[in-house]
Amino acid sequence: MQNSKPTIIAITGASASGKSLFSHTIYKELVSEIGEHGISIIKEDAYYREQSHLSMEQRIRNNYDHPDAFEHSLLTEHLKQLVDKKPIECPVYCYKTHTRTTDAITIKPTPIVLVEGILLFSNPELREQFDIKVYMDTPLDICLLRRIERDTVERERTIESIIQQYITMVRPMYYQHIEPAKAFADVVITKGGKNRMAIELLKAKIRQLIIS
Ligand SMILES: Nc1ncnc2c1ncn2[C@@H]1O[C@H](COP(=O)(O)OP(=O)(O)O)[C@@H](O)[C@H]1O
Ligand SMILES: Nc1ccn([C@@H]2O[C@H](COP(=O)(O)O)[C@@H](O)[C@H]2O)c(=O)n1
Repeated sequence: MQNSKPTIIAITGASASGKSLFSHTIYKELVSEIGEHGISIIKEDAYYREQSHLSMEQRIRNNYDHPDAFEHSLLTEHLKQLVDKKPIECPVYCYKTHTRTTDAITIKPTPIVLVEGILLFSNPELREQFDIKVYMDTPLDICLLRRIERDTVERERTIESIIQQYITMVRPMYYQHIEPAKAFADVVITKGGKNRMAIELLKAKIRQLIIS
């Protein structure tokens, strides 16, 4: 596969549907077989817009579940660079300050690139970059319970703020922009980020791509 075009695999679905767990499990298990030069992983969240010019009140009020919250043009550009076998400087996002940090992570081109995020299929030019499109179809009530657990612990949010954001933005944007994008998926995965059969099937496909 050394001389062929890298394969870009998108994993999308609702917030807390298990995208991150699913893609990191595949990454971790394959990186031990094929090494870091074989596979890389990118989060769409890293491409949330830079907001250091806004006050904290303005940042908190922002709708992070609308496609405009992301700099999809930069993510598209970066994926094209990786396909051209050039390294990228991936931004680093902070959920506490609601903006990018001053750091960046260098990601070298690899034959397999996993990309995970909620709105990967919302932008036609970005969508075109993906060779395999996966949708995590986890029931929304389960996503909400997992989001509450995760965001109170990992993102330092209060229950009140999670509920308010969920009712006003997360849920409506899911029905407007995320759920309809399931139609673009090649593969739809049930049972969330621990679906072992789905993990093994995708790993098998990736191994086949690597040796072909
Ligand atoms: N099948 C599952 N069973 C139990 N917990 C899960 C499962 N899938 C995901 N989780 C947990 O739910 C939370 C949200 O999952 P995550 O992968 O971060 O979702 P996403 O990346 O889609 O926002 C995490 O704490 C994760 O460990
Ligand atoms: N400053 C921010 C940025 C994003 N969010 C929420 O994150 C969700 C997307 O990330 P997942 O890991 O859950 O897929 C999205 O639903 C945003 O509401 C946020 O709360 N604050």
